[in-house]
Amino acid sequence: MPAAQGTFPGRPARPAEGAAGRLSPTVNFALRIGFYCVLCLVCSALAAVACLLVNGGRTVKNMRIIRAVVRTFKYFFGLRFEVKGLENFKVEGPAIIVSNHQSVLDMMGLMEVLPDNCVQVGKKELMYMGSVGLIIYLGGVIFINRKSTSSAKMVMSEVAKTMVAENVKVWVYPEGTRNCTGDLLPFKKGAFHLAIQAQVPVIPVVYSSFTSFYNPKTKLFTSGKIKVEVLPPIETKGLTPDDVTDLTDRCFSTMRETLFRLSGRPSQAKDSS
Ligand SMILES: CCCCCCCCCCCCCCCC(=O)SCCNC(=O)CCNC(=O)[C@H](O)C(C)(C)COP(=O)(O)OP(=O)(O)OC[C@H]1O[C@@H](n2cnc3c(N)ncnc32)[C@H](O)[C@@H]1OP(=O)(O)O
Ligand SMILES: CCCCCCCC/C=C\CCCCCCCC(=O)OC[C@@H](O)COP(=O)(O)O
Repeated sequence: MPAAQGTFPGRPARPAEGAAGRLSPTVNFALRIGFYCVLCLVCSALAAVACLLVNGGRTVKNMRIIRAVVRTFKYFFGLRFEVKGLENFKVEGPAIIVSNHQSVLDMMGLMEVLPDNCVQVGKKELMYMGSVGLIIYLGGVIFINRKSTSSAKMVMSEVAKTMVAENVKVWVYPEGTRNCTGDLLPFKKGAFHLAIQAQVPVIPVVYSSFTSFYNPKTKLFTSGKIKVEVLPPIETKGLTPDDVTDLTDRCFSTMRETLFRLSGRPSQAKDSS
């Protein structure tokens, strides 16, 4: 399906434009997001059957099936990914991967680079999204209750043990919520506690800002290019809980600098927000 383009304020619809060309940005946005949700729901139901038939239940191996399906979604929305640094995922053994989180569309960027044997940490509410909840469950996503620090901490410390025992990488969105402002929110510390508890490296992944083609506030959603950079692993061997804040700050600065560079944002803007 070609990427539907809205008619934006200030530009009259041309006679050659079809019905999609005359749609207001709001309708265009709603249609495209609606289509994305339907695509996720339908593909999740089909992928769930495939996961059950091939792997028999909840396992990280299902992520290969989910990844293969989601990687086709970009063509429906005219999105292109330019990926650098994939070799940085080739660390021996488990690792914590941290990345910026802008939108529900991030699932496409996630699957574009997702290494094998990698599960994500997600909010528990995702489980109740029908077939999408089912596929996320089958893929082995670790569910946390963000409203209860103590229960989230308990889940994370269990993960610290199992990820090492089972040689699994864990993908965390350290902002803890979606943020499509072109900047980073302050990082939560769970991912960094986890990395230090498990004594595994942190691998930052940065996606360029979506704001040039996607903005829910202004109802913008067109085709676009997303630059992705997998940064070199940051070692945590020998670090203790006292080092969590330093590690968090270090990852935050590196990722923010990379985000601005990839998004073509002038460096003097770094300090302004
Ligand atoms: C086929 C079609 C498919 C369709 C499609 C499929 C897609 C298939 C992929 C799905 C993919 C899903 C993707 C989901 C994406 C999200 O759901 S993002 C939202 C959920 N994820 C997160 O929230 C992760 C990030 N959050 C954290 O890490 C947070 O720290 C926690 C663990 C939730 C705790 O929350 P908090 O209490 O608000 O956070 P924070 O202020 O950091 O911590 C409070 C205190 O506890 C301490 N603390 C935190 N964690 C710990 C810890 N582990 N140990 C000890 N102390 C700790 C902190 O140090 C802090 O203490 P101080 O240092 O201030 O003294
Ligand atoms: C029977 C129930 C039917 C429910 C229908 C639900 C329809 C939604 C269908 C598809 C949407 C595709 C979503 C793919 C997964 C997105 C993961 C995600 O991006 O979650 C947001 C979470 O990181 C942070 O949440 P907040 O920004 O704090 O909020």
